[in-house]
Amino acid sequence: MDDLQLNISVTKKIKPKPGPAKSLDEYKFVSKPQLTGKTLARKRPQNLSGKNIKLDGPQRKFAKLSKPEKNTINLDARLLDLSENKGKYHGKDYQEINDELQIKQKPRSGAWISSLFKNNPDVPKIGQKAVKPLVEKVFAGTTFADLDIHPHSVANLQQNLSLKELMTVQQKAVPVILQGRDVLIRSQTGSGKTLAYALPVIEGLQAIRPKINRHDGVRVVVVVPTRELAVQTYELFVKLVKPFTWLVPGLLSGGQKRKAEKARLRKGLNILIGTPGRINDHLRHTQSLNFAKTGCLILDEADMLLDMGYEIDVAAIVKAIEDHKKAATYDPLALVKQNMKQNTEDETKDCVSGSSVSEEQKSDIKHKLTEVFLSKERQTILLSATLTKAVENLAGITMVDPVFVDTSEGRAVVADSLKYDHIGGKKVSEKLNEVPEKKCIIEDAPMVKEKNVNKTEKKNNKRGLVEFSGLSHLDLFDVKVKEEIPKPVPMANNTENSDSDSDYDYFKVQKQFESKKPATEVVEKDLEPLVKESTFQKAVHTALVEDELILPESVNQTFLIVPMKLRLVTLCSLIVENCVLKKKGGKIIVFMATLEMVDYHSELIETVLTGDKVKVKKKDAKGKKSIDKKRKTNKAENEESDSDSTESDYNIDYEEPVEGGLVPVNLEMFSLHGSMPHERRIEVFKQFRAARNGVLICTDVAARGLDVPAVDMVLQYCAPVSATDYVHRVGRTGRATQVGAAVMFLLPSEAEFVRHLEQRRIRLCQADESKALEPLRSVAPAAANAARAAIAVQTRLEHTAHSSKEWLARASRAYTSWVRFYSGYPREVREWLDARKLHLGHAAKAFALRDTPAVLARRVKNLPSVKEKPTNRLTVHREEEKKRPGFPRMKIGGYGSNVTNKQSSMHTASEYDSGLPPLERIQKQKKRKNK
Ligand SMILES: Nc1ncnc2c1ncn2[C@@H]1O[C@H](COP(=O)(O)OP(=O)(O)OP(=O)(O)O)[C@@H](O)[C@H]1O
Repeated sequence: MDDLQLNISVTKKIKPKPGPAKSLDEYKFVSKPQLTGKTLARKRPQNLSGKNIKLDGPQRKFAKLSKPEKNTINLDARLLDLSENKGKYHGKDYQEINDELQIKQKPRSGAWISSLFKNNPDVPKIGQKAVKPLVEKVFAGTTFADLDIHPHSVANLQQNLSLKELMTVQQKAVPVILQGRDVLIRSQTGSGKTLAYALPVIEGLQAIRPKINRHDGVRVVVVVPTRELAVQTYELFVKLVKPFTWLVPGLLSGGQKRKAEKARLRKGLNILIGTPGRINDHLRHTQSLNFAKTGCLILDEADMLLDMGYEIDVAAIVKAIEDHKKAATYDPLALVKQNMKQNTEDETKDCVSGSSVSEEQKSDIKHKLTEVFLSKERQTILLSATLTKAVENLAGITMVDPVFVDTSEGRAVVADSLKYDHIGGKKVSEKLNEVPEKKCIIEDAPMVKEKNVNKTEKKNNKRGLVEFSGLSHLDLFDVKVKEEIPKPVPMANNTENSDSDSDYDYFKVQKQFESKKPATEVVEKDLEPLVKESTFQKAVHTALVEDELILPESVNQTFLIVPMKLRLVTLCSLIVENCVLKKKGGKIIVFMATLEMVDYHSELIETVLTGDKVKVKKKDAKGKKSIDKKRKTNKAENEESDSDSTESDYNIDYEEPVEGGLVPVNLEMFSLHGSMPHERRIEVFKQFRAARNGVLICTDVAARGLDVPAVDMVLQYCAPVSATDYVHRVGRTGRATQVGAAVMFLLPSEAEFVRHLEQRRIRLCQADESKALEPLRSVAPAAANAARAAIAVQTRLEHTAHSSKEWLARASRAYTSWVRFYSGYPREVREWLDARKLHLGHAAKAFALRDTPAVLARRVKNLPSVKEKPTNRLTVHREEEKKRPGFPRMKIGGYGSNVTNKQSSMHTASEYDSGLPPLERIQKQKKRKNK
């Protein structure tokens, strides 16, 4: 490949003839049509002679890159020359070869050397381990008519949503939710979880008589982690309530005008869907928001809600519901009565629970859920495709007698916390895998403590629970067998730090503990008394301990090992292959690490591939002023360094971008990240959802819950921060059994990251990197092979990135943000994603930059800060707490975890900034230390 280090920028006629027509078909990978200015970055002195050469003929938009004219010295000819004269150049260094070519081929222009294929590390071949992925049966084989729901709902689903057959999670979860039970649901991505909770909740609400109206207060609260997911969920509720016009859903998703939202709340709504920060914000500022009548709390993507640092907001919402309900139940007369007359236990129970369901009403009620809505109780539903210890803790704290619904094959369970079992025999998982699914009636195990029985009975009575038919692993155990006892994982009130790092360590240790357990220990355990655990606890523990992840079977998962310098062109190649060369077009989601990367790459690729000039915001003109101002004030401190770096970095002449795009079709590019203005964010999401083809470049803000139809491919340009994130990213394709593809880019140094995923039962195979650049030949037909086409495309990308100060600033920012992000990967993946193994010079190439890392870092340092305040995180800030002393203070880490954990900081990093604390803060810290 080394023979491909070429000067490729001279591609023009020897004798330019006047007249516009002739240049039309000219091969478009030309150097700048006109050189202006003094120097180019890395331009060599002997190339300056060509600086006044002009190209004739108009530039063409979406120029067809057909074969060049015969009398032109084109890239191809020059490459050919080089390959034919390989021997001649043997022993000469790269610079000499280039010089010779420059001299030989006149006229010369400002040229630089593309070293795209030089010094790249070898691509390792990673053998595939025999991993048997965990699978899930998506469709249940029964219909919505089989559920005990209103016929209007069934008809509505069929007519307006074209849904007839039930998905497995819906089949299992709907009956349990209709019973008013608290439920923890784990099911793979795209398996219909939203409908699984929305349908029964509406069923429960519509049955309330007399009919409720919008002024009746918030009956259901749905909390989701992102605005897009909030909008999507709200839209589904709007569709589902069509037959029941008296039910009003409402959206509070942040980023919108608070005034409008306040007005909406004042007008009244029954189903509130929102992001935790914004709901909490209204709890503090909007009097009309009251949860006194809230009978159902749903936390979708529960693990992410806790991971993202929304934990305090979630805790505040739970507390607000409890407080509002308590306040509404407060009845001094009843209390006096209770104290004075010592009411019977039943009366007391009625008073405390505040049940307001009359006997007459009860007889009409079909589902227990409706009764819950009429009482002072609350149902809690937690959902996610992935479980964490923090979710288990949350379940322990917020739920009463919960049921666990897990739909993965081999262990599909509906595990009831009201049912107890001894832990005995083999590991729970082994048992579950051994025995096929079967229907069962759950019965209490005989050795349940007296106290537990009473509690269970009480709760049963309270809610009038009936046994539900479903699947449980309870009956898979022979309770009399007394064998090895897995170390129980504590449930509620766990004070352990639940951040992802500690979770991981915890599980790792636990796994090691189990695998290394000596035989003698088992014997010893035999002597211990039987430990009792509810089937719920057992099932959740099993799921957590085994720590395996489920992905849709319909997704073909591959990874592509790409040397750093080739990453950008390989990305372009995949986009061309999937969105341009396919007749039908295609839809791709590309995940990147930081918002700077998202902005820069989407604009760069759009400009180069489609020829649509993206107006890069001229922040830097303004910024320079602010730098100057700053410089004046800090003159004494920074005089020398500032002036040096800024001047030298900006004293270059920018290259004129080449007009016209490389692809003839209209390729739509979209970008999405957490710092975009709300309207734009929602608009992008809706546009991409409606688009037939296009590329969405985004941060992990789009990784959760988003349901975009017909996404052909998910491309992870930057490796995810955890295996869980991998699952959610991939889950954007292959939804509801659709076929999809997932590709993950890895550097040669990152290759072993695959092993980490395999440990979690994720099976990926290696894609052939030698063919990855092939599609680029279609946009550069004059190139003799894929590598040459790649060089040409890279040149074009670099031209654009160096075409103005704004472009260069963006590119440099994106680069540094990525470097910072990379060094912040969490501990559990740092072994494979190690910043010390990065070649920062090669990385610059992947950002179409030509400067050294030191120059780039200096440039970014002198750029004005563009750090925008996060717009979608109206979380409970400590300052706000101080300002509003009346509001109940939530203890940070109230659910047994530290809010500012590594995982959350990574999420925040990828969303809102570059991943490192602002420079000022570091300087302050240093100063403090020095003092
Ligand atoms: N019974 C059904 N039959 C066919 N399609 C369905 C059914 N139920 C839901 N869907 C569709 O499946 C897709 C995925 O649903 P949904 O977004 O609820 O999945 P999810 O499990 O919440 O995914 P994630 O974990 O990614 O949030 C949606 O497009 C939805 O319309």
